[in-house]
Amino acid sequence: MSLSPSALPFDDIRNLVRNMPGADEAAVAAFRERNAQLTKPAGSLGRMEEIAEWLAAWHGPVWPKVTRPLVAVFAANHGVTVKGVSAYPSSVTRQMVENFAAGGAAINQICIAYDLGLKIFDLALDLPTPDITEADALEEANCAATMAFGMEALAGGIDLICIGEMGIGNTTIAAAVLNGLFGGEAADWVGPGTGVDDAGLERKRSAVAAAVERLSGERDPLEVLRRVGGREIAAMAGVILGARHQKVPVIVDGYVATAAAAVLHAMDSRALDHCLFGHLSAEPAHARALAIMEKKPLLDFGMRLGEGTGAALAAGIVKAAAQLHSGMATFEQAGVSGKER
Ligand SMILES: Cc1cc2ncn([C@H]3O[C@H](COP(=O)(O)O)[C@@H](O)[C@H]3O)c2cc1C
Ligand SMILES: O=C(O)c1cccnc1
Repeated sequence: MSLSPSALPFDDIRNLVRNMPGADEAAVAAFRERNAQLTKPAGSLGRMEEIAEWLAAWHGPVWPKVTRPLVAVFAANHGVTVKGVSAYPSSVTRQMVENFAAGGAAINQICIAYDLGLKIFDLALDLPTPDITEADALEEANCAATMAFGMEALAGGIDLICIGEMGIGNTTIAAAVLNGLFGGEAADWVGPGTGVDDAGLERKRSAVAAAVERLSGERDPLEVLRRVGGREIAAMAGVILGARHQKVPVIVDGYVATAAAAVLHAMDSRALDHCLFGHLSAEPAHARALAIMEKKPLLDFGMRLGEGTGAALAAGIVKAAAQLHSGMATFEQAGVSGKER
């Protein structure tokens, strides 16, 4: 993507959305032909077969393979935390980034268990974006540049990417973005996040209502992102869009990552066809967002952490789906008799 100084930066993003490649139909046809010959009753691997077909559709080769999976975690800070919207202080964002580097966080363990790469992107943690109840989070050029920066996560031949985040206060940011994009009341979109009490929940509701009020009905998805979003949400939206162009299948994590995906969905409902939603977060409004976008999450384990943990767990299943399809013998190869009636 070129960010020429004369063009409006959001125009570059809009062009990328307008020119999204579709699924690889030839790869899907080849996938189906081979899948029909594998040593199992037709359809007996259920959703695993759908997942393998999805991989074939979005990264092309006849036999879906996952050789370089990555979890990308985008970290940012948010001025809205002054409104008391999180159970934890903002300083935890940086402390957790250090914990990721030291290998002590939850996401590190899932990456070890499933052999996934992990990269952490620190998005100006010293410069929290302004409190969205009072001012826009980002300037247009900055928002577009952060989206472009997110695409950096795809460097180095990654062939499956899990999208995660770390940012104290960002369930409030995600709620504001989703409320701005999809409407409804602030209360429809707020939940406990890290575990706020009832008074904290009320502060979150007021903050989201005030932020959305400031939008004065603006529904342009990139404007919603810029005005009531944050850096990690912008970077996650950018990497999801970049992945589409680079033919890298995406696994989206929970509520916060879904808010980033929703920005693209609101621009074009086909924009998430290369994405799988790893899990249903226990954050209550995640189900609402997924229902609006007609997406069916893979796992439902009552998790509500973020960091890409739900996406990374799902990546283990996706890796297994790819291995099943590429590794199984055909009836002919194995000398197993086919169906009689
Ligand atoms: C120790 C710790 C580790 C985390 N890892 C992810 N989050 C998650 O919680 C935050 C969002 O919740 P809220 O909007 O309530 O602040 C994000 O950083 C998210 O990634 C964490 C939160 C904490 C406290
Ligand atoms: O589902 C999520 O993304 C989530 C839920 C709670 C806290 N942080 C993230």
